[in-house]
Amino acid sequence: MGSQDNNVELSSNSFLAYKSAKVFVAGHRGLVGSAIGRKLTQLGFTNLVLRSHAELDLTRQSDVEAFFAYEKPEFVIVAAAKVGGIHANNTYPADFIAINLQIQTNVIDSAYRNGAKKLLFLGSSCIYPKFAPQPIPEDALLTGPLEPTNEWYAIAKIAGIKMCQAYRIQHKWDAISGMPTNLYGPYDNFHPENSHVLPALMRRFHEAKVNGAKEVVVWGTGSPLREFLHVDDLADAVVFMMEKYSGLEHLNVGSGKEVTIKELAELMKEVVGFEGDLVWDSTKPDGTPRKLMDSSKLASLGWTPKVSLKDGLADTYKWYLENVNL
Ligand SMILES: NC(=O)C1=CN([C@@H]2O[C@H](COP(=O)(O)OP(=O)(O)OC[C@H]3O[C@@H](n4cnc5c(N)ncnc54)[C@H](OP(=O)(O)O)[C@@H]3O)[C@@H](O)[C@H]2O)C=CC1
Ligand SMILES: C[C@H]1O[C@H](OP(=O)(O)OP(=O)(O)OC[C@H]2O[C@@H](n3cnc4c(=O)[nH]c(N)nc43)[C@H](O)[C@@H]2O)[C@@H](O)[C@@H](O)C1=O
Repeated sequence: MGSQDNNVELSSNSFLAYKSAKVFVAGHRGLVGSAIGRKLTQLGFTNLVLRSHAELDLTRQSDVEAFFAYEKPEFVIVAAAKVGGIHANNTYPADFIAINLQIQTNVIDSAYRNGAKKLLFLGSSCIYPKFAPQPIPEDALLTGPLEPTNEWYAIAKIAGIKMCQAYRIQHKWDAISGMPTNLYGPYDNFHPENSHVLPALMRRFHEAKVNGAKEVVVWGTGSPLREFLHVDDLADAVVFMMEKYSGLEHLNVGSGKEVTIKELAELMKEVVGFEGDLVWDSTKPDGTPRKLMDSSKLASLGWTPKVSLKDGLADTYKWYLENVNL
């Protein structure tokens, strides 16, 4: 990785050796931030700095500056963002571009100005061109047009990667980026329209089972392929990158396994125990046809995922029954 040459002198900060360090996990109540919080707590980190959205709105520059000046976190993980599935991305393009640019710009700049040792920014596999080569290598970035349903969010995420790179180059500051594939797990967003496919189907199948419905509507044609990763695997990868990676280039984080939406729906039906039929609503968009990432760079550093989709779905449904469907 030629780009690493630029950063050799930046890789001296151990993360795991310093469990009393102040670590700011932005977005700690969300799917990803909560998993990172659980992982860091399990590992023995004792000084997590956390603020809910109500306590600190990360789109407000002066509030973010005041927070960083006061807390001066040593490590920063950016898991706060405006996030949603295909419908939300398509319906609220202004929110997806503006809120994400604001949050990430404020957090990255303030972290740098207030002496953080290292920052990890999270993007998403939607940064790649709609028709990127499969599996998608990191260097496919900016080689073609984006998927229209999420280009606004993707542009913000690409700006986040580039901002980390620019601060590395100009300020010799250890900012890195990870690009996760589609995620799922505890504390996901189960909204009927604005969520991602996996929590949306879990809720829809569950409600259909409980209500004795004969059929469940699933969006699109069922043919798109998606790669899913359990959020606990992502949290493990985040800690791994904080410890082991200090490079200019963003790193893909995936499971390496893809399923069609039809296969996902069939698996969900089985896990939830719904016995009716699936009906496909082809008026809804399919989005990108396929986005399997090439995560071999992260694998070559020594990280591998552990949770299978079937086990992950069963665990998440158990969590849903205990926590959401009260
Ligand atoms: N979910 C997925 O499939 C994927 C997620 N990612 C990335 O992972 C990161 C986290 O996503 P995920 O956990 O799924 O999202 P969630 O929506 O579950 O969590 C996002 C968190 O950010 C907080 N937040 C949003 N806006 C603000 C704000 N203005 N000020 C302060 N906090 C705010 C939210 O708080 P509140 O809810 O109170 O607004 C929430 O706690 C994002 O960068 C996303 O791009 C990447 C690939 C896939
Ligand atoms: C993580 C990723 O997430 C988004 O991209 P996406 O992968 O297209 O997201 P999705 O989970 O919403 O849909 C996946 C597929 O599933 C189909 N589908 C069927 N039935 C439902 C359904 O009920 N809800 C949803 N949401 N989708 C459904 C849907 O039609 C599509 O074919 C972007 O926000 C992007 O920005 C991003 O980063």
